[in-house]
Amino acid sequence: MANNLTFHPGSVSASDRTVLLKQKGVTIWFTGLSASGKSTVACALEKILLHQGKFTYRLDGDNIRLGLNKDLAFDAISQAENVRRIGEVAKLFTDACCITLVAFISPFRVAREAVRRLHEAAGLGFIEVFVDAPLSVVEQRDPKGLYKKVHAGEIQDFPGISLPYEAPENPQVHLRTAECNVAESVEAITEYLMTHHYL
Ligand SMILES: Nc1ncnc2c1ncn2[C@@H]1O[C@H](COP(=O)(O)OS(=O)(=O)O)[C@@H](OP(=O)(O)O)[C@H]1O
Ligand SMILES: Nc1ncnc2c1ncn2[C@@H]1O[C@H](COP(=O)(O)OP(=O)(O)O)[C@@H](O)[C@H]1O
Repeated sequence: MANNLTFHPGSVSASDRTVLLKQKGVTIWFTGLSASGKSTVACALEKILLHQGKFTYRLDGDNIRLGLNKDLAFDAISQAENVRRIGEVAKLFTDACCITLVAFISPFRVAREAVRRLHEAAGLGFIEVFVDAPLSVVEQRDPKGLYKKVHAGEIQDFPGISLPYEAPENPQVHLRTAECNVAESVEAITEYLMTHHYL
């Protein structure tokens, strides 16, 4: 086999796959309050990576909450299960050498840390990106009118208001989206990826 690859019967190792596809997978996990900018930044990053010819895919509410996890509600137990399942899916994408962009509120530290351990146990990269904006700012943005509904009592179990949002203590990348624009946020992440040899 070319490229110094050693194929063992029955399976392809993660390192062989990385060499063949010329790309190391990594999960980039965006966490933050609703309207903090997770989807906006993840979409912008996805476009840049695709233009660089990278294999990337974004997991967010549209393709997970409406499909795989459509049986889940928003109470604390469901939000933790949501994150557990997304973590398993992200691990598979990343094992397949994808730069996997994951954008969910994911409010509980222990659930996010479990996903990190899941990746690390499999020798896979996991980058936590804290998309940080004060409650006063996200309530002002309110692009989907959700905060308005929360205050009107139409939505319960909302992280940051009626459920805790547990901010990361040691995120690999900390974006303050009330102070920096989308391009600056994307640059901070790509710089981290380059420094750590993912790009
Ligand atoms: N009660 C309640 N709590 C939280 N979120 C709610 C709720 N009701 C609806 N939504 C909408 O669902 C999106 C959050 O889903 P997530 O899967 O990201 O949340 S979580 O990780 O399970 O906490 C969230 O998306 P974003 O605003 O993009 O973060 C909301 O649009
Ligand atoms: N610096 C910024 N970074 C990201 N989004 C921003 C920024 N400034 C304003 N916004 C706006 O805030 C909103 C964030 O919404 P969204 O990306 O859907 O958040 P989330 O996915 O965290 O719920 C969008 O309307 C976006 O245009």
